[in-house]
Amino acid sequence: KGKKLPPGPRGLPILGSLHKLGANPHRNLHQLALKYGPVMFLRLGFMPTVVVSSPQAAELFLKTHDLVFASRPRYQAEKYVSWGQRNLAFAEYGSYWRNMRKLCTLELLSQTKINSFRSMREEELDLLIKLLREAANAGATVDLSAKLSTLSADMSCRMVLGKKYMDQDLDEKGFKAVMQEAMRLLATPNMGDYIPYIAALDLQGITKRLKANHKIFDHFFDKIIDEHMESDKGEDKTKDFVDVMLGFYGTQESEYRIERSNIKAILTDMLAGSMDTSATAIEWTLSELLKNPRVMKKLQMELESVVGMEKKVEESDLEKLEYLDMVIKESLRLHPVAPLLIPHQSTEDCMVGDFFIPKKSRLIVNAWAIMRDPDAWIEAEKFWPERFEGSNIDVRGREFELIPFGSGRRGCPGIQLGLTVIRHTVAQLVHCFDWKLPNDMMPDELDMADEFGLTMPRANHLLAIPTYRLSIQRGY
Ligand code: HEM
Repeated sequence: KGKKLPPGPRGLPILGSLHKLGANPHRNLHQLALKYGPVMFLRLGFMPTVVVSSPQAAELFLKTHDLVFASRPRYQAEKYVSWGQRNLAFAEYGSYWRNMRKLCTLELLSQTKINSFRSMREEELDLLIKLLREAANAGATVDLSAKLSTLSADMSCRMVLGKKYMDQDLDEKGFKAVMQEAMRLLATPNMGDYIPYIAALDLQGITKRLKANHKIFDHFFDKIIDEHMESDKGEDKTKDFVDVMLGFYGTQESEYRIERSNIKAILTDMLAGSMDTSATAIEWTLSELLKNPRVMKKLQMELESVVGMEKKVEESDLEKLEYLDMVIKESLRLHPVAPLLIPHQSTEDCMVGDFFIPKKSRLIVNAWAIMRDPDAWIEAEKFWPERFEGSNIDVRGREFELIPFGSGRRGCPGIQLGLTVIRHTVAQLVHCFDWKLPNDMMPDELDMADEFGLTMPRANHLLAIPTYRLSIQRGY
């Protein structure tokens, strides 16, 4: 009594407001927020849910009350994708999550560790440039979306597992198909998560398919772990993530013993965290550059003056490329890889401003809506990197109008790695090639439809024709 919930739609019996979410939940929730406000309360099935849609509201939940909202809701899928909540991304807030987060931040995603994979990343990027040069010589159209997805998968596999995995390497369906199936299953809303009474019936067959997918991965990771245990570790070999995690095998990380299942769960986090995210961000940045030739030209001029036409871009050049930084910020603003972040959950009853938020409420932060909020951004829908000129706003979650990596305790721990890969790949592709759209398509005709999922890539692949533009004679 006297405790006021935030405003929101009443919803139907049992379903609540689930029926209001279609193929584009970020847009559906934004529409509802326009009616009910930036802090909105609704039921999704039986799950009490708060949806936050303005920078000020995001700050209240992700900074002022961060500790209360730092947990994650339970999912039917967790038994299979996170070996029973042993990963980081879905773990409940508590000492296990804290220990694993510390381990990942210090041992896997530190600046030193990221730097140790620099030459590997350069090798993979060089392979892509070589392929694109061949296409340029032949005047061929390139499926950039597909190429970027392969680049990102290859970089991730080498960093996490120690080598690239080809299609025949995981089950007869192939590595990418099995991985994509896992991502698709995770992205499909499972009614059992919202209406627990029907979970056991598995009406959509999702749990059954997850189980089958899990079996393949479990076997695959066992094989990789065995191979790593048997292999001879030369002192000068760069340790991949399996090597690092095996260093903790059987040890007590504070009160937790690191077993195979913990290692498999963390490896899954690292693969899922690094594969599609960077590829999606690069795909969108290149799309915006193709749509905005003025910005493309200005970025090429920056590269020409900082790097020069006789050299390819090195990772060490990146910090000097200020316009590149603005271009990528602007692209992440308009096309967040994770438009609703990952849902959080509250651990206790809490008053946020005047509103009462009950314990175990889900928190959805609509980063997509926040980063297009017309009260926070001038001409919010326009791709205009110059808006960041002379501003301190960065993407690390300190300013709540720009939160593509989230913010606070649950903010992305892979931000440095993600940004390095995005910056270097965009810079190299734009420095080495001029790009045009196929079939004499004009820049403003390029469609920018997105497809909501675990990440939010383009709905249609980005196709473009490269022309080589550097004056390096050999190598590139
Ligand atoms: C373009 C690149 C990336 C973007 C845009 C991105 C974005 C995000 C977002 C929005 C979240 C959720 C934050 C929240 O719930 O509040 C997240 C969490 C996470 N990300 Fe990333 N990410 C990227 C790259 C990476 C990379 C390279 C890795 C690791 C190799 C990674 C690993 C993770 C993990 C483990 C979590 C869960 C953290 C936790 O629950 O404590 N991400 N990321």
